[in-house]
Amino acid sequence: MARKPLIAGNWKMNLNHLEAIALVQKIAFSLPAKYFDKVDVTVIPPFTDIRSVQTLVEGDKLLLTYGAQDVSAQDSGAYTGEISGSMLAKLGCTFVVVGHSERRTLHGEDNDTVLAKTKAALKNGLTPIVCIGEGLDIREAGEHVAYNVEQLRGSLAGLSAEDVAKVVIAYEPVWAIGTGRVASAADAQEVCAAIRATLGELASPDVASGVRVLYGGSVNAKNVGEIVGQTDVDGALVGGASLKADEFATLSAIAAGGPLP
Ligand SMILES: O=C(CO)COP(=O)(O)O
Repeated sequence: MARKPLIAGNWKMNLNHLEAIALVQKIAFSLPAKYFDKVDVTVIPPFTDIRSVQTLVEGDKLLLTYGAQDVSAQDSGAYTGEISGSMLAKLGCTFVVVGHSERRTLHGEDNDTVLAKTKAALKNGLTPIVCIGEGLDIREAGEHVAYNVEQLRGSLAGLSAEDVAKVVIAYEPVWAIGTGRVASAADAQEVCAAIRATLGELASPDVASGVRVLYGGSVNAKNVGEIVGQTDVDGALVGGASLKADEFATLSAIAAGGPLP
C-alpha cells in the first residue's frame, strides 16, 4: 500500500501564540500547494498556541494540519492541568503525540498510560502519533529491536485491527533526540521494519502496510532525504529543525520528493 509521507514538527515547549502564528505563516508561504499532494505536513505547538494556529489555518485555508503534544487519558472532570481529547478535536486538531520519550522519562508515563492516551485520542477522532524508542544503554547492548517491539506491544495492547490502522508510530531513539546524533538510515530502517512486522502481528499484514512509521531524532534538511528514502520509514517527527521555517519547509519538500522551494 502506498503510504504518503508525514512530516510532523514537534515544537515542544517553544513559541508563544504570536510566535506560532508567525512561524506557521512563514512555513505556509515557503511551501506552495503542489507539495501537499505528496507529503502531509503538520505542526505540533504547545496547547496555548493551538487556537491561534486554528484561526490562521482555517482563515487562510492552509493545507498544513496541526495537533497537540499530549492528551489526557480522561474524558473530563477533576484533573487539574489536563486537556481532553474532545477539547483538542473541537480545536480542529488532526494529530496528538502520545508517549514522547520526554513524557515517558520526565513525567513517568508508562505503556499503560500511553495506551490509555492512545485510546482517548482515537475515541475523539484524533490520530495518535505513538512514540517509542530506546535509550543509549539498550542500543549499546544490542537489544534495541526487542525493546522497541515490546514498547510498541505495550502501547497498543488490545487495540482492534481497525484502531491499529488509524495510528501513526514514531520511532525516536532517545540518544538521538536533541543531541545532533542522528541514527543512520540503516538503524532507522531496522527498527521501523520491526515495528511494521509487529503491527502485522497485532492487526494484519494488510493493516501494517498502510500504517505510517516515522523516524525522529536530530532530523534536519541534510539528513531527511536518506532517512525517508528507507522502505519502512514514512516521514519524520522533527524537533529543533521544525522551529525554523525555511529548514522545515525544505525538509518537507525533500520528503515530498522535491523540488526544493
Ligand atoms: O523529539 C523529537 C521530536 O519529537 C526530536 O527532537 P530533535 O529533532 O530536536 O532531535
